[in-house]
Amino acid sequence: MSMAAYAPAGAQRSVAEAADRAGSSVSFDRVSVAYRGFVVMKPLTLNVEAGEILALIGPSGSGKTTALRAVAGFVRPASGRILIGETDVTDLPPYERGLAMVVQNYALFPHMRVEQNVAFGLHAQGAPKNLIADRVEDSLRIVGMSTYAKRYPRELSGGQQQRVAIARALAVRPRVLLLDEPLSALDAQIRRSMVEELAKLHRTLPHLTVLYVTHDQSEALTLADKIAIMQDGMLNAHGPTADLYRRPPNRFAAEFLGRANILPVFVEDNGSASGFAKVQIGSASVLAAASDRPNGSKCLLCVRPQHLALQPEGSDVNTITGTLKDVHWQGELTHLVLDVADTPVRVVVTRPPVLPPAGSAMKIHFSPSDASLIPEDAHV
Ligand SMILES: Nc1ncnc2c1ncn2[C@@H]1O[C@H](COP(=O)(O)OP(=O)(O)OP(=O)(O)O)[C@@H](O)[C@H]1O
Repeated sequence: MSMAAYAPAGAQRSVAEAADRAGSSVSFDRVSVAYRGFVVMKPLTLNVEAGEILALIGPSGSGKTTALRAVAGFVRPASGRILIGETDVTDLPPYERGLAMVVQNYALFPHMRVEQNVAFGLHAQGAPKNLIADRVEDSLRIVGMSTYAKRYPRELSGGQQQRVAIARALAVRPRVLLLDEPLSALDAQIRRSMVEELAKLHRTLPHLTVLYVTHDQSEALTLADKIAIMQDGMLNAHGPTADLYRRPPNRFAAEFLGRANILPVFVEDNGSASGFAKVQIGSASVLAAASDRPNGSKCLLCVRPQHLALQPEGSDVNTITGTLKDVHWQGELTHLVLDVADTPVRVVVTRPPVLPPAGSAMKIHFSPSDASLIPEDAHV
């Protein structure tokens, strides 16, 4: 099934009338899922606020789609409850949950014109003709497809078909929109522009709660208010997008959200008094964001490649020294790989100066607020 939640004709608790936006939060309360007795999602507790875009990210098989299917009502939790707004929907069928779902392969009805596709769910609900016409027009306008109303899906590009699939989902006025890798069948360039369009769409519909499953961290970073990272059927990390990116709680989260330099350090002072921790990397002492790592312990310092900069001559503020190993020019960006106390460190710069030969010592620095301390082990 490509899109969930078309209420059958006559369904009284109609999806389309679920206009109480305060009721569009989604709560997982210790929800676990098992397939044939095998637990694939361990008890998950997670709240998605009304109007929020939550990206669920994680490696293949980590349980992202399972979490979404549990909300949609396609899979019954082995334990726990799911709430949409104040309503416990755990035992409700999909069409009574007030949501719509869009998956990767659009799955428009090939024999129907765009406008008929978009109207499909409303017809199924037995909505009056004039309401259907208004909703179809409105939904197609929101996704920028008004001029394609009379076309058949085969006459549209992949990106256009996916926009129609989204319009079809929006036409039933869901409280919650579930998107399962909606862009992954599209090529990279269209994907980038569709991500921006989805962000725009959410600005048009700020009350719509969106759960967005992707394995693409850049889509998640661009779109989501908050990110939940799944690992092996468990929630590894959850938080506001920028916070999670700048201050990941563990190595897995740090590396899943983008490139990260992870350096073993010794905590001289965790900064509980000053706000900045003081740590030792090799023989250098540098500052990072304060942390609850105990003084005298070992841990890891995490800093993104673009937050490292080449130290200007004569300055020594928050500096570490490394040996230049490699330079990779990538057009817009240049990646420098250094060895710092036996750990490879990547520095990304837009305009590299004239660089010394490989093997030369180079000084790099970072702002303490761009560096965080994380535990040595992989989990929180
Ligand atoms: N219908 C099913 N029957 C049995 N096992 C299933 C079923 N659907 C999923 N699984 C298993 O549940 C686990 C989680 O799958 P899920 O599809 O939620 O992962 P995912 O994070 O969405 O992965 P992907 O990014 O590859 O889509 C996997 O180990 C998968 O093999």
